[in-house]
Amino acid sequence: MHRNAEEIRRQVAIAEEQTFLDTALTRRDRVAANLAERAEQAATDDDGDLTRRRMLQRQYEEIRQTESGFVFGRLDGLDGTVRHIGRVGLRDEDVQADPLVVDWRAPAARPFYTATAIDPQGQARRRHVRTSGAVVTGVDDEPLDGTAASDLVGEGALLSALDQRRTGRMATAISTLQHEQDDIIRADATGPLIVQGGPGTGKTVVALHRVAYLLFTHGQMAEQAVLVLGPSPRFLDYIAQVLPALGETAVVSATCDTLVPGATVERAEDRRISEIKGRALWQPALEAYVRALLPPVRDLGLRWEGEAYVLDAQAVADALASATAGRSYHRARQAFAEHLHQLLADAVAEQREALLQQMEEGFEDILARFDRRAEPQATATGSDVDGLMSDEEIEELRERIAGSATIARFVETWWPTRDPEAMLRRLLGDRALLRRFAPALSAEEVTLVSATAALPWASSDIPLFDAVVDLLGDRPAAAPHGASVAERARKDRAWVYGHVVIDEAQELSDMQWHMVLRRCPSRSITAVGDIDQTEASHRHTSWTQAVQATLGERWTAAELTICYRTPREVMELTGPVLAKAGSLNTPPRAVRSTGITPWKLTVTPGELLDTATATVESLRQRWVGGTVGVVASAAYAEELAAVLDDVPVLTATQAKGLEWDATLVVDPDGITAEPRGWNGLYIALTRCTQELGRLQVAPQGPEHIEVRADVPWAVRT
Ligand SMILES: Nc1ncnc2c1ncn2[C@@H]1O[C@H](COP(=O)(O)OP(=O)(O)OP(=O)(O)O)[C@@H](O)[C@H]1O
Repeated sequence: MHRNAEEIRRQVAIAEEQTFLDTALTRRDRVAANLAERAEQAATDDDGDLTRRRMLQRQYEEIRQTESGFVFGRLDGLDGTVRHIGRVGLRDEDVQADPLVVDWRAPAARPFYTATAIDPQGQARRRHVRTSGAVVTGVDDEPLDGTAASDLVGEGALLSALDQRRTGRMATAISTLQHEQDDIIRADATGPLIVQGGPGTGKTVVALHRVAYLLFTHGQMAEQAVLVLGPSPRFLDYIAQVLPALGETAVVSATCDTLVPGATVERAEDRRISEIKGRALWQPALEAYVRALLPPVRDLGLRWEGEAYVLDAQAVADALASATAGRSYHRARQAFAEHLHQLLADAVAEQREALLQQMEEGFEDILARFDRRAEPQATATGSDVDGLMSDEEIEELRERIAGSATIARFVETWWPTRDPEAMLRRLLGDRALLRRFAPALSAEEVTLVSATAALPWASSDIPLFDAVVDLLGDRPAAAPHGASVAERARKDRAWVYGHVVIDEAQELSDMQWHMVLRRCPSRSITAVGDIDQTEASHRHTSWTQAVQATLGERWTAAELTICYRTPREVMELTGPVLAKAGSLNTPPRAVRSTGITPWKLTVTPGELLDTATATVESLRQRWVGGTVGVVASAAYAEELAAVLDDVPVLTATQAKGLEWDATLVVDPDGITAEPRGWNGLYIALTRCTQELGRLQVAPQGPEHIEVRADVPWAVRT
């Protein structure tokens, strides 16, 4: 009886939401058609405002992306008001009325993510609406009167989302964002925000939804674009559809290796050298090195129209000081050349004046000899001779000097154009220069670094190269007119972004941080990461250390504490691993339990490939419609990849940020033996959403295989 009443209530709620969704979709289609028409009109209107055109296009794209989950939530206020929450906001025909659908990023939607029984924020109930296309398939109601005992927001909807099979592509989470995530997504963006969170706590989710929130809230950011930095191309591919699905196009995604146009990583660097090259000392070293390339102060002798002129050292020093202040090498040269043109024009004018004065005096002497009665008039000098250059004439002369190829050649010889790659290679390859400009390096470190000077670029060279390019100040040609903001930003090395989001930020070296700051001088940065997953060659073990050299004390910390991905059964294994990794953090609290005990098999090296093949096949059958991933020690990764088709076989470093329904970790001991190996094992163990298997490789043979009846391949015959 009770169940029947409950079912009837549910059906009524579904019908009610279906009626609303029908109305909203009809209105959406009308708005989309109208936007398309206006955008098309604006595109053909040559005099139209470009910003407005882009805005219309963006709004249209955004509304077009809302095929699934257009409306996903509803808030019922204590005062009887009803608000529906959706992917984009939608106004009724009557623009004075309350919005038909509230955009999830709008302040009015906030209680949907943060209202609790303790702090209901004026709300009586939160409802999650599940849809499939245009059909409402279910509702989850959560009264905010204290009768629901969970600290999760919309627990039913969340757990059902988390239990979905993984497709290999990250999905949006706007309907189930949690309170602590929402706080970070909507946090102030005026300075650097660093978010620490264990594996699966939704750092990537938060980072990407924050981009969408910021672009929605701060219109000018869309004009400047947002940069999303991830750890690997595979990771960027994994997250690629999230922002477009949220309607965002003003976003450039890159890794630190692909950020600099024209520079490509072609080799792996020795870990020790990579650590040395990542140190903060290179920034001042490179600045001093490029400063030393500036021409020396001295008298400058020039020729103009057959006459010789000398600009004295003091005038040259003044011009140099004013030209170089705050400017890169090549820009300073440009500014100096302008000073030089003026100085030369003035010198020519002065010389001409002096010449005329001499001529006049000579003329007066001659006249005086003819007419002894005429006394020379001191006041008559100069004024009665037409020959002094007017301001206009001097300006015309300056322009001729500025356009002169001879003068340009002179400047080029005295202050030559420098190629950033050649300059960096020269520094890296010259021990004397290294000792002079990077005195903090030991003799051994100088030798190690200089041995790499002629090699193709490694990852740790890119930030050094970027710094030299920046200090020399070359700008690539502007992107073609009409290209999108993201396209223009991607091609322009000197682009300044409105905001930068860094995922797996714990991996960044000091020099990579500098590379980020150059692109975002406003320091509007969100960096998410897990210091316990650090594998990079730098030696930082806390966020304070990681950003000391670049951000100093001026950053805000936030934390994510709940693990959404990894089941409780797996997280329980990670305590000792974290301790071995030297972690100071509390592991995140897992919200899910799958009831599947992680299992372990021990094999000999000779058995490994066959067992791995059989195991992966079984996992694939168990997780039909989902994904399986293999994380192996570097010692076995290549061999395994050659025999395991259709499943990713990655090292712990490569698996960073990724997830699968089932993960097979091969040779965990081998992983721990790698540099920062306990951190690597922590990454490997926490990639699965459902099942974790481990294949231990024992050279002496498996004496104690754990036999499990429900895992057939674990039984040895
Ligand atoms: N609020 C949420 N609603 C639905 N799914 C969520 C939510 N938060 C996180 N998830 C899911 O949990 C999983 C882990 O999230 P995410 O990859 O963002 O974690 P992470 O902290 O970046 O992990 P790692 O440090 O391992 O890279 C993903 O599948 C993500 O979609």
